[in-house]
Amino acid sequence: MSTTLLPLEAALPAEQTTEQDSLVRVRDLKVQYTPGSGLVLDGVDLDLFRGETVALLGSSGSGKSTLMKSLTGFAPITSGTVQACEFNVADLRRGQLRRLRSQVGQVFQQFNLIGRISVLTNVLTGALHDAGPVNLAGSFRSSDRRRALELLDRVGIAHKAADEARSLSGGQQQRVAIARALMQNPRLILADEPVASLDPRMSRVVLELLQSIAREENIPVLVSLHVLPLALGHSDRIVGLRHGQIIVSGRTNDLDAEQLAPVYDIDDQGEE
Ligand SMILES: Nc1ncnc2c1ncn2[C@@H]1O[C@H](COP(=O)(O)OP(=O)(O)OP(=O)(O)O)[C@@H](O)[C@H]1O
Repeated sequence: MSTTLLPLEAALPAEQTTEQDSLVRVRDLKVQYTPGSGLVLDGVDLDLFRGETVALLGSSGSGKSTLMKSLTGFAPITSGTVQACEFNVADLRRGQLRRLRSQVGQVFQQFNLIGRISVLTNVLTGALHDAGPVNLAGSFRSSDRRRALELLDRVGIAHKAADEARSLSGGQQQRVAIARALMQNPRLILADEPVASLDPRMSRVVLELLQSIAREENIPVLVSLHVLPLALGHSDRIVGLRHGQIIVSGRTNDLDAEQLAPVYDIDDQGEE
C-alpha cells in the first residue's frame, strides 16, 4: 500500500505555519474505547490552522468521528496530547469542557434541529450554548435575534426564518445548522459528514459555504467526507485515515484521486 505524507510545512501556505495560528494540535493520539479492544486511533498527528478547510477522508470505521470527538472530549484520550482552542483536552474538568465546547461549532449529518420550532429559534439556540437549561419559549435579546437573522441571510434562507424547521429540505436544514453553529461565534467548526444526506448539488452548496466561512471568519473547519471529488473540490488540505492511522496528508492542490485511492482500498475484511 502506498502512502502520501507531505511534511506539514509543505502542506501549508508559509503564512500558516506558525504555532500561534494552530487552533488544534494533536500529537501521537491513541484512542481505545474499552480495555482489551483494539486501537481506534493509533498515533494520529493533526494541526488545524485559522482560515483553512481540512477534509478528513476514510472508510467507514476508520476513525473519523472518533478523531473529531477527541477534539471536544467526547472520545477517551488513551495516550498522546490533544490541544484545542488553547485547552489541553485530556486534563479538562466539566466546567472547562463546557467552555471548550461552547467555542466549537458542530455540524452533523442529521442536522440535529428541533423540528417543531421555527428556523429562527433554532439558530438562536446557538447563543445558549453555555447557558444551562433554558426555556425556548422565553424571550431572546433583540441583538441576538438581529444576529440570527443576519446569519440566516448569510446562509441564504432568511425568508424561511418563521417556518418550522421540519418543513425545510435537507439542504436548507443543514444551512440552518450552520447558522446555529455560527451563532456561537465559534473558534473552530467540526462538520461530521455534513453532506452525507444531501444530493450532489446541495452538497457542493453546503461545502462551499463551509469553506467560505473558514476564510471569512478566519477559523479552521474540519469536515469529514466520503466522496473524494467533493474533498478535492472543497478543501485546502486533505487528511486520509485508514484503520486509525493517517496514511495521506497534504495540500489539496498537490493531491489527486490516485494518491488518495489507498484510503478506500478494499481491506482484508472486504468492508469497502
Ligand atoms: N463509543 C464507542 N464505543 C466503542 N467503540 C466505538 C465507539 N465509537 C466508535 N467505536 C468504534 O470505533 C471505530 C471507529 O469508529 P468511528 O465512528 O470513529 O469511524 P468513522 O470513520 O467515523 O466511521 P463512519 O464513516 O461509518 O462514521 C469503529 O470500529 C467503531 O465501532
